[in-house]
Amino acid sequence: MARVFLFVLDSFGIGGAPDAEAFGDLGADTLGHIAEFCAAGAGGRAGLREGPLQLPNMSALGLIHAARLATGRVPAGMPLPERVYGVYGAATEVSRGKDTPSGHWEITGTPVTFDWGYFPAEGDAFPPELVEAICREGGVPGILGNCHASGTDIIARHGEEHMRSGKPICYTSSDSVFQIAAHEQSFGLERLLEFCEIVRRLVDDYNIGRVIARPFVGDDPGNFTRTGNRRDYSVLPPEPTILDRLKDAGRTVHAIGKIGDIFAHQGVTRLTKANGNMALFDASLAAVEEAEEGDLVFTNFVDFDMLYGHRRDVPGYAAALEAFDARLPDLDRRLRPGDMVILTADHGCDPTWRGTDHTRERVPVLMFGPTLRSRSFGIADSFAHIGETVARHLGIAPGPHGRSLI
Ligand SMILES: O=P(O)(O)O[C@H]1O[C@H](CO)[C@@H](O)[C@H]1O
Ligand SMILES: [Mn+2]
Ligand SMILES: [Mn+2]
Repeated sequence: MARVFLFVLDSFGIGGAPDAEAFGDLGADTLGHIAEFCAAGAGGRAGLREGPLQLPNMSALGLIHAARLATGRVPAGMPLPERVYGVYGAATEVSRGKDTPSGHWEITGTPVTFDWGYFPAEGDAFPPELVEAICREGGVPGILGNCHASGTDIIARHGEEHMRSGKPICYTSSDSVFQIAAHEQSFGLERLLEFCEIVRRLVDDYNIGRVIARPFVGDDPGNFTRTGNRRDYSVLPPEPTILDRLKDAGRTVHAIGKIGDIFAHQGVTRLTKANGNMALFDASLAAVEEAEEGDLVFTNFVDFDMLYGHRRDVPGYAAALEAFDARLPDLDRRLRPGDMVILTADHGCDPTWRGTDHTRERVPVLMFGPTLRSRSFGIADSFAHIGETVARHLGIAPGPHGRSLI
């Protein structure tokens, strides 16, 4: 028997997606551009970090080699290690969206081959009949926002009016999302979550992937802050994922962080929430102690994306990568024979790119464990192969969309 620890570094792309141009993302490269900025002295911030990007542990697991496979280039200032200890490669997404559910579902063996609904970037984002239904059924006097926006900008812009008027701040992005920001005290957290459930039902007709509650606190634009009480209301994955397949086989599926929400809780048997990458890492280490043979521990590290990628914060992203990398030896020490760790990502979010949206990129796939022999599998032509690698390692029947990489 064996155990698998599947860690998604949310948005940690490595460039090179063959279809990037169709997304307006030709040349986007989250790792490559962070490394380039750091090597050029533009990735530092006083008191946070300085100098070239240093990821010695992920490099030893094949990260730099995977990046070279993805783009043909070695990230600036990051030496290629002489020895690699992991099974490594890059993976190309086949799903039609570059959003979080598409990426995660494909990683678990289920690519998204249909088109999501999206709201337009020009003019009002939401159709008037939808706004009218939301106000009527949700009992609010109107909405603010009604546009594509960055979540932190829009609460700075509309937060005070929201607190005065009771109108929730509704916005979207190039993803298939309806996001709702509201103040935890003046609007109320419970009320926001109930409101999101109403909106979830109403946007089903528009084929929208997620409604996201974005609660915040503070009393003026200078100190409005989003809290860890974010909640995502996703539609169900289109087919059973490896989570369902493992659950059906009687295994425990530990979902840590956003994973439960991303899968609309399908196939999840144990849920752990934690706020921030380091707390998520702590929770994952606790699961290493608890998980039994045959189990999957599945963690999403959201800070890379939410706090640094979308905010286009290169020093922040670099520091978060370095902090994550520094925790890997502790994880490695706790592994048992037969354990396999997989580090990967769901899409890119290049912090040097125009706008604030995700970027279409390939992702790294770094696999390691006490009994895994080092080698490269090259470029996998779907994230679904990752899920089938998990299935094979845990000894469950193969699925239809991929094949094991080891
Ligand atoms: O700018 P914020 O609110 O972080 O929004 C981002 O978060 C959403 C979900 O990941 C993305 O679609 C993007 O719009
Ligand atoms: Mn994501
Ligand atoms: Mn995101």
